[in-house]
Amino acid sequence: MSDYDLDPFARPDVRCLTLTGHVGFDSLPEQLVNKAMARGFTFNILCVGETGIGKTTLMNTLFHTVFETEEGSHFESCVCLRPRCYELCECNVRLRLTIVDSVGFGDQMHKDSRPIAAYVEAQFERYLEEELKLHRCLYTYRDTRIHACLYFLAPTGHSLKSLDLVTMKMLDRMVNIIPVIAKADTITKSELPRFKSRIMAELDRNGICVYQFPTDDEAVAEMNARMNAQLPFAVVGSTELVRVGEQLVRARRYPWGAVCVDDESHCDFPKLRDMLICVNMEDLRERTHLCHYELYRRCKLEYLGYQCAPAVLNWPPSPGGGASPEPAHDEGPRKELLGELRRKERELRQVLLLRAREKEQEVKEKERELNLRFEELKRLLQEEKRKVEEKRRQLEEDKNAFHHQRAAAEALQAMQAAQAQAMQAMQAQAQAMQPDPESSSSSSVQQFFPKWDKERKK
Ligand SMILES: Nc1nc2c(ncn2[C@@H]2O[C@H](COP(=O)(O)OP(=O)(O)OP(=O)(O)O)[C@@H](O)[C@H]2O)c(=O)[nH]1
Repeated sequence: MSDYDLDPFARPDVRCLTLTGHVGFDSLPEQLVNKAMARGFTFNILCVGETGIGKTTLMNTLFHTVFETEEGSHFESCVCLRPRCYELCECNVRLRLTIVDSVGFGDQMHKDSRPIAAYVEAQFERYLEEELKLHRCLYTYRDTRIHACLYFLAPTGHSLKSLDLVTMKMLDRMVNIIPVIAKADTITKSELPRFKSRIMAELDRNGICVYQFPTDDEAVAEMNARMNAQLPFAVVGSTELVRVGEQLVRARRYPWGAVCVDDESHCDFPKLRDMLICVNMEDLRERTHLCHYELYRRCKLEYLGYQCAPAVLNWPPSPGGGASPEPAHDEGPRKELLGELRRKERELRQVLLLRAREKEQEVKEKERELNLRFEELKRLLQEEKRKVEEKRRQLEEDKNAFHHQRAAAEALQAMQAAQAQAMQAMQAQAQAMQPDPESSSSSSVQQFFPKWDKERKK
């Protein structure tokens, strides 16, 4: 990179003029700030560390809030990356924060760090896909690329685990790794410097590059350099408010005292917060885009067959070499590669189209089956309804017949009763009319049938 890349105004063909009055472009930074404020900012943190090492607590402590999360289990079937998105606002600055947790990592069963690398890569791939689209919407695109990876080291006081070394080695070209010693209140103050230097030496020996706070900006160079020398930060997390003297402070309480998380003499948490959020957040975002993503993009495009022609690499022409805007490069290979890319894109589209059609067909088939089933059920229901109706009608008829029979039986009974009563009355009357056997019969016979009586006596 030449000096002119860093400062194009230093080129000899650029003339410096003195203004004779106010123009107004000094408001450009303000315009930028206003625009950025309206748009909001995105920051994505990946937390890597074994279950229960204090990731959630540290995130809560860092952002002074309580993020709702699920507690991880030691018995997950695999390592999975769980992103959670939050909207935060501080003094009108909106921050879209994503915290990605590596659930199940480092447990007895899972010594595999590939899912973590795959997740980081997938976010780059997503961004690249958006960039390569004909109609891209990068302005509204939700960037999910990881800007900082907080790597939680167990406070063993010994050397690093091989899993940590392998994982960090795998990730160091993909993300900005910031190693932290978790639960630093469980390690003594005298042990800590030795532990820190052992960790850094091991990282160095294994060629692992962790994020270095930048020292090219004069305003923060000195502070960043000092902080680089104190890596990895030994942090303690807590959101519990404890009364220490006159003040309520965030601390972890013990029978012999309290560890105040915001006190630099107790732990490195304030240093981590300042370095990660207050001073270097923008650098982390920038480095992610300009270094890690750029590397991924280059490798991916090279893999797809896209290569820079040598003449393109020489562009822009060297200073003093004329102001010709036309680069002297051969367009042939570029066109060829572009053609190849377009061909691949077309193929991919075809595959996607086919898959979409297959899926559509499957959905239609399912819909048809469901409709058939529905019709069948409807038919069965109607059949059942008809049967019930038939039974109800039959029952109604039986009921009516029964009522008729009962009424007839009652009438018959009444008639019989009346007849019996009449019979009784007649018998009673007959008895009442009967005389005593001799006199009465003859007198009555004489009275009523004199002739016949005469005859009978003869
Ligand atoms: N001593 C000590 N304990 C801590 C510290 N930070 C968290 N803890 C405790 O460690 C336990 C686990 O903390 P979490 O923050 O849930 O750990 P994690 O890594 O998020 O765990 P998972 O979400 O289940 O994977 C809790 O009981 C915390 O109170 C710390 O700095 N020091």
